[in-house]
Amino acid sequence: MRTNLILIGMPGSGKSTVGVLLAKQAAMNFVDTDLLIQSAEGRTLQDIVDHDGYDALRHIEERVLCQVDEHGSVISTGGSAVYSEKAMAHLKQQGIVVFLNVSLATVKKRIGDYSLRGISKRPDQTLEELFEERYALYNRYADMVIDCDALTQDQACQSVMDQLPETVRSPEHH
Ligand SMILES: Nc1ncnc2c1ncn2[C@@H]1O[C@H](COP(=O)(O)OP(=O)(O)O)[C@@H](O)[C@H]1O
Ligand SMILES: O=C(O)C1=C[C@@H](OP(=O)(O)O)[C@@H](O)[C@H](O)C1
Ligand SMILES: [Mg+2]
Repeated sequence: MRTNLILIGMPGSGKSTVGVLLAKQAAMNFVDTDLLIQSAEGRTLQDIVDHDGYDALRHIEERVLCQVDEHGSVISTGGSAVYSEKAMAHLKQQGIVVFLNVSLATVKKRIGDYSLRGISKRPDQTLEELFEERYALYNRYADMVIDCDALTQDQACQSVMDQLPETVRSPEHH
């Protein structure tokens, strides 16, 4: 049964903050896979990227995502989760995937200096190129797309709530 709600999208799209609001409102648990990675590794994401590179983070992320075994939880992923087909197939079995869609301008506004945010980006890639590549991947895995550019966090939360399928909304299924 797909009882979880899995949030995907660019860094700054609101996965972590809107995820908490959703969990509160829907009486679900909350898991942020970035925090699972950090506790599995005993170091920050920024540390992983700085010392081992963007590719190491993607491998660790794939391993951690494939170990997720949740029921009735909001699961906020990191922006790079969609690089693993295996991890996304695993997550999709467990829940409804919601793409929080924001424009590149909004990403830039919200994340500030991305070099300080541990983004898993090839060094030769511009943020524009990364955005294009990711946009296709987020759409590929999404069961639901929420356009968040003009929404506050509360409105984004409400918009997801309004469109949630019964399997996720009904606590008796969890
Ligand atoms: N709808 C929104 N409107 C304004 N600011 C937002 C919105 N959603 C998120 N933010 C802000 O953007 C930043 C990144 O949000 P976060 O939830 O950490 O995104 P993600 O987990 O997708 O990277 C935070 O400072 C957050 O408060
Ligand atoms: O998009 C990315 O490459 C990343 C996004 C981060 O999570 P958020 O999307 O929650 O910021 C985190 O997983 C890591 O620093 C890599
Ligand atoms: Mg986050």
